[in-house]
Amino acid sequence: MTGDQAVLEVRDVAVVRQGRPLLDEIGVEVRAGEQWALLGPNGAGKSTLLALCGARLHPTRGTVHVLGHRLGRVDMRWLRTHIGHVDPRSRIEPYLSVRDVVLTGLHAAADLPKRWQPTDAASVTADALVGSLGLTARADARWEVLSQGERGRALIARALVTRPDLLLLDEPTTGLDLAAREILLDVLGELRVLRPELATVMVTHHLEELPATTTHALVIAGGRLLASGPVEDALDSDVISRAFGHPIRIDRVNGRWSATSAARVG
Ligand SMILES: Nc1ncnc2c1ncn2[C@@H]1O[C@H](COP(=O)(O)OP(=O)(O)OP(=O)(O)O)[C@@H](O)[C@H]1O
Repeated sequence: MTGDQAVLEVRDVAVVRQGRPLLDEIGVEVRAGEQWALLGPNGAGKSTLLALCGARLHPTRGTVHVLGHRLGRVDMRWLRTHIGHVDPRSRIEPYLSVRDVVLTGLHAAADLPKRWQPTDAASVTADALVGSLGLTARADARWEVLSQGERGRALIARALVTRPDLLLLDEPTTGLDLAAREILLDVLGELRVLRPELATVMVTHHLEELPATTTHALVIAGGRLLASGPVEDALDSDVISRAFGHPIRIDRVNGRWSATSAARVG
């Protein structure tokens, strides 16, 4: 990938299944250092779009370039090794320590290969990430005893261990209580300092879950684009009301968003 190339370039994309478009006429360009939010109601097509971005799916029509490589003309498995993916539903072997969970990111697997030993450089990277994610005191704790919040942070460290240029987050705050959610959002904000060139795309249904550092947003509903661009331009009450099919008022205080129903009761 060259310096001025987009990290992600989706052009006029459709994904069709059983004759039905799950996505249609979707376009977006994500550049290094941008933090995107991908918003929309249930069934909008967010996971389908994220699968395209993560080189896990080909478009039916249109073109997708990920890290400068066009899907369909590149080894998808190789490309995926350059993309970090945080999915709270990832399967992880319960007996692995936090440090080993992070190292599984090098193999994109639920477990470490038998008799495999990390290089010194890999160990140093994993320990540094464990520290950056605030998990040093839990580095030897087993996955099965971690809290949901600790798991969320371990999964981010795991996704970063290959030093990807693109990080995809699929509803990373799922199942977290308020404090754990806020800690995770702080961590995502700190990525701007830790890895300033890293581009991120985070799927969520909830505006409250957008880190204050979010730079851009893309809103879809029914597989179609409703808004896309810098977050201040893309998000407003009208767009969110149309996306979710309900009158909603959105507000922003200290960089964080909130949403409330604007429907009259009674
Ligand atoms: N392989 C498939 N074949 C047919 N339909 C599919 C397939 N995958 C997804 N769909 C449908 O496509 C639509 C979009 O699904 P997708 O999972 O991308 O939405 P989403 O925005 O991520 O939803 P949610 O917020 O509920 O996770 C849904 O109606 C879903 O049922």
